[in-house]
Amino acid sequence: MTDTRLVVVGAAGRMGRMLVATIADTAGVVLAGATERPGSPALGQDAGTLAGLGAAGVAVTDDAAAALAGADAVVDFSSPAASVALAALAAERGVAHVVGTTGLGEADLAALAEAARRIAVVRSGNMSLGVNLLAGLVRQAAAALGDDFDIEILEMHHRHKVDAPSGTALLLGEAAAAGRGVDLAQRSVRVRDGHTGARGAGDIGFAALRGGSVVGDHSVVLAGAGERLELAHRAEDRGIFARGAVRAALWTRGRPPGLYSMADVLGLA
Ligand SMILES: NC(=O)C1=CN([C@@H]2O[C@H](COP(=O)(O)OP(=O)(O)OC[C@H]3O[C@@H](n4cnc5c(N)ncnc54)[C@H](OP(=O)(O)O)[C@@H]3O)[C@@H](O)[C@H]2O)C=CC1
Ligand SMILES: O=C(O)C1=N[C@H](C(=O)O)C[C@H](O)C1
Repeated sequence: MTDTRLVVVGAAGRMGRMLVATIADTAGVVLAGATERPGSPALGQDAGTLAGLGAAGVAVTDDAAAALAGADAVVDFSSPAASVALAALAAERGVAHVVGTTGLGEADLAALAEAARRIAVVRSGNMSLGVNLLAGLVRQAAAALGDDFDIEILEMHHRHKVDAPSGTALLLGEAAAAGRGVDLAQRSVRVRDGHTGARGAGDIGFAALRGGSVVGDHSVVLAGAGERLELAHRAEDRGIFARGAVRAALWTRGRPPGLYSMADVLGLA
């Protein structure tokens, strides 16, 4: 089989640069394009040079349609608006879409689902192996312990992160809700401030901390009377997300249209 041709969206960003480096380091994939938003100072620069490698021979462009020509998959860690626009373009061009962007609203998710009628879309709030394994453990613990144990999800990220709770915290919340057989939207408490009253039985709480250079820390606390279980993941390097995303892109090759998760890619679903 020929090398899988990948386009990196947001190539000058923290994840974009890590993706370019990971693609250079992975057999069977090749960087076919790199995009940034119109007006970005990165436009015209070599994506490999931006990633701290030698020149890759791929200039960063704001012309996503041109970048997608001949590509097999586009790997996208950018912004909700950019991901939604790209999903429509990828669907039109028959290019698989791997979406790591978080902070997506309901309308954004609906737009991705629409694109997934025509192409393979893999979306996950966290592309690492560890977090996707953790989600299975959280689901199992929530099912085993039941409503007598209060579930709280804590996350901490670097000072530049713009969305909260993190995509990972929401993914873990979904896992907890699935374990309990409830709808997360009905049970989540995302903010507490002032005289909130006592905690509601069955609530799933979230707390978000921001500061420094933290790559991504997540803990799920299941607090019962007299004992507390804590399940945690600490990301030390963005390479774990980039490797997962490239693995997902390879997995889409020849895959029928549909909306997939990292659990599908990793065989954990
Ligand atoms: N699912 C997962 O495993 C992970 C998900 N993420 C998520 O990925 C996203 C990006 O994170 P991170 O790399 O830290 O953020 P950055 O802000 O460093 O990178 C995002 C990049 O996308 C660029 N961008 C914005 N609009 C467009 C556009 N229309 N076309 C092309 N590029 C565009 C930004 O440009 P500019 O800055 O000039 O606006 C920026 O360079 C976030 O939503 C984050 O939560 C992060 C890590 C892991
Ligand atoms: O913005 C980040 O950095 C990260 N975002 C993802 C999230 O929102 O969970 C994944 C990871 O934690 C890093």
